[in-house]
Amino acid sequence: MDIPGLPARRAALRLLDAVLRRGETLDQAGHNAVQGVSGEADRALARAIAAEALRWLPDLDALIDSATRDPLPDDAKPRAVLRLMLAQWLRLDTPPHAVVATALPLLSGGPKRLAHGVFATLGRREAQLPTHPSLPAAVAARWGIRAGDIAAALAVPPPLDLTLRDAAATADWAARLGGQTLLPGHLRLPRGEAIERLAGFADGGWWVQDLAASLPARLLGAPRGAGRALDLCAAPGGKALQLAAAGWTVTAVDSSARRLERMAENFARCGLSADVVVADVRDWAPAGPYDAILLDAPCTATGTCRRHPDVLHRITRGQIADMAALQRDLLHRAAGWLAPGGRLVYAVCSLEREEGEDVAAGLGLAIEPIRPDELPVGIAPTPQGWLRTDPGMLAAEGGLDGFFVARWQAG
Ligand SMILES: C[S@@+](CC[C@H](N)C(=O)[O-])C[C@H]1O[C@@H](n2cnc3c(N)ncnc32)[C@H](O)[C@@H]1O
Repeated sequence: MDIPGLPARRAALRLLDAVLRRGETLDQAGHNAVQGVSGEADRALARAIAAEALRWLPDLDALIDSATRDPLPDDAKPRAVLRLMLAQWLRLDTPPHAVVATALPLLSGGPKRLAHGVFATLGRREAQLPTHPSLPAAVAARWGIRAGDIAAALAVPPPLDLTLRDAAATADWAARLGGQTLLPGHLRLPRGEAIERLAGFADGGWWVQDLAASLPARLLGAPRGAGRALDLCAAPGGKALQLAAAGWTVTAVDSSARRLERMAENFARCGLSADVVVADVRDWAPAGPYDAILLDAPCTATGTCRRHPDVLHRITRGQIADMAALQRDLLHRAAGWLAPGGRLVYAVCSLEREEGEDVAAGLGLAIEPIRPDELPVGIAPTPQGWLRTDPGMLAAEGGLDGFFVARWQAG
């Protein structure tokens, strides 16, 4: 018989291993890792322990190394268990005796005594974490001068952003739900609200969408008359919903039938519609041109690091290069499908220049510069007229995801 709480810690250990050794996302690993953990509260605990360990990994390792004579190998099980122990004690406020009771059964023999000794030493020293997480060195090098601000944003849970179906009703929704609005059609609530219980969820008055993620579709504007919009890589549909709500007749293409099912549920809830195509954009082409095209391309998603701290540890240079090659291919195909005068918006939720600025450069269409008045106060376009956001921006308001967005107009 397992002692209470042990299955959750065992699952957290499996999650950490899946991310750090196999390069899986926490979401991908989640399903298998929490098998055998009964109760949603314990499954959520397993995910929270693993996520906090990943968010603070270099700092937890520095503490562990400060209390061992010889550094433990990076992939040694006692190091993994100690990471989980420290994440619980220092981040989740789990009492040390409960941390010890539920972690040591994961080890046996010498490693068990070692982990106990290191944890006890750090306890006697009243070890603390810095005010914000340190980034892995390779990540800090990639993010350059923005790395410090992005790391500071990682210490704070991101807020809950809603996109409203009817932007004209923003004041009404703010009065009903509270929160802060940073653009018409946007509402920001503190995290922790149970989404399904909020007014307006069931009848589709809004959907959850980070403020930065809402900007690409906004930059296509509203159609003059009956406009046709093509949303490439559309599922699960946050941006397609925006386009439909703005009055576009939407064709939504995605290669994942499973993700398109989620999109269909979202459209049904919001009372909106789109033509849906299950296809790989690399070997699909539309029957005719479109007035507006949105390519929200697959990417490394490093801009979502606040919610998905696994991206701090599993994204390699090779993956970034592979993504950039795919994005370039998709973008150049999409550029050929614009009607005269039509607009093309390219977006990725990546903080990597190779997937953003480098892909957008040299497309051969006229850049339609993004204007400051199209963006939340405090966010400015780049000198090229592109948009680059990161989680360290709008810090006082709660931050926003990292995105790159560019816009062009066909002649
Ligand atoms: C960033 S997500 C899109 C998010 C979506 N636009 C939204 O706002 O909810 C990228 C999507 O690209 C899809 N995808 C990846 N490669 C693709 C390809 N070659 N052709 C079509 N869709 C692809 C994935 O299935 C995924 O749904």
